[in-house]
Amino acid sequence: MSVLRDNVNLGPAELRRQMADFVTAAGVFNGISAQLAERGGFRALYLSGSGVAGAMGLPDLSVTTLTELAEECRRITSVARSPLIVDADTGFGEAINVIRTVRLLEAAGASAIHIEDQVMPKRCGHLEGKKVIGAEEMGMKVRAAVEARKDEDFVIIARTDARAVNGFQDAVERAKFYLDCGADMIFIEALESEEEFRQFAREVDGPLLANMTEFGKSPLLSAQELKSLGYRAVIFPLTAFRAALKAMDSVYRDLFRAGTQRGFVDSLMTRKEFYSVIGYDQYAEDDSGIFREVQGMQARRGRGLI
Ligand SMILES: C[C@](O)(C(=O)O)[C@H](CC(=O)O)C(=O)O
Ligand SMILES: [Mg+2]
Repeated sequence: MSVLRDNVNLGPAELRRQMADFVTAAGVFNGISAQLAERGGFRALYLSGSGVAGAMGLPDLSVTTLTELAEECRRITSVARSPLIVDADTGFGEAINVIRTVRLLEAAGASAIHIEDQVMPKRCGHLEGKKVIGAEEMGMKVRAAVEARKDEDFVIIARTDARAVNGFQDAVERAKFYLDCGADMIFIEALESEEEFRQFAREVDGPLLANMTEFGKSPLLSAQELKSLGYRAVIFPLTAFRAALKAMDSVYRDLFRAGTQRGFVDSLMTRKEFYSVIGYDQYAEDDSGIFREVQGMQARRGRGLI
């Protein structure tokens, strides 16, 4: 194993391969969380917009920039092999802006993006008070995204937030229209019951993605359940993020209170384990491999061989 040789993101072709069956994507928010998700068994990753903002201590209200998102995307895809689905919110503007959004995220190693039909500033799809743009305006964004991708395998996911705003039927109509406009997959946001998930899959004939975020409007269905309802993908956007927040919250409190970590060292990931997650030894091996190569070159030059 070499980081230099083997740590290559598999990209859109691998995501398409998984999409033919079912994609189970773990929500991640930086490089180390992506590596931990892969260690846990995941072979597809999801870069949550709320996670990106949250990790910066910011709300999920369109306050983070495309540059920041692309940077995070690049950081993840350069240390993880699994294809990454990226939450591009509203596409960072109108159709014309979506073109640049797709170019930058594709160049940053994303395998898919989703753009949504909310009015800016967008909010979490499971909160009250959302507004949606017209279907036609969103159709233009979808079309722009499709036209802008370089790799045909790059997956364009259209998200509709219309269920909570205009009702179930409008969400169905929009999904069909976004598929007509060229979307490869529909992200149906904030359905409210298992029955709605079933009904939506019956009415919309195309690849569907379900969002299993916690503390929202949707029931927490399993990957297996969603697959049997006819879905092609599931994301668990913030599960690990929320777990990390809870763990950090308690560790800071305990540490501050006790003034030492002696009482809970056993609950920490060891140096050895952490190094194994990030492939520390492989970096060191690559480095000494390069050193040996250069030493060899120098020796050959010394002997007049080169
Ligand atoms: C999927 C989502 O877009 C995200 O940014 O992760 C959020 C998740 C959340 O806020 O719970 C959303 O559903 O809007
Ligand atoms: Mg989001």
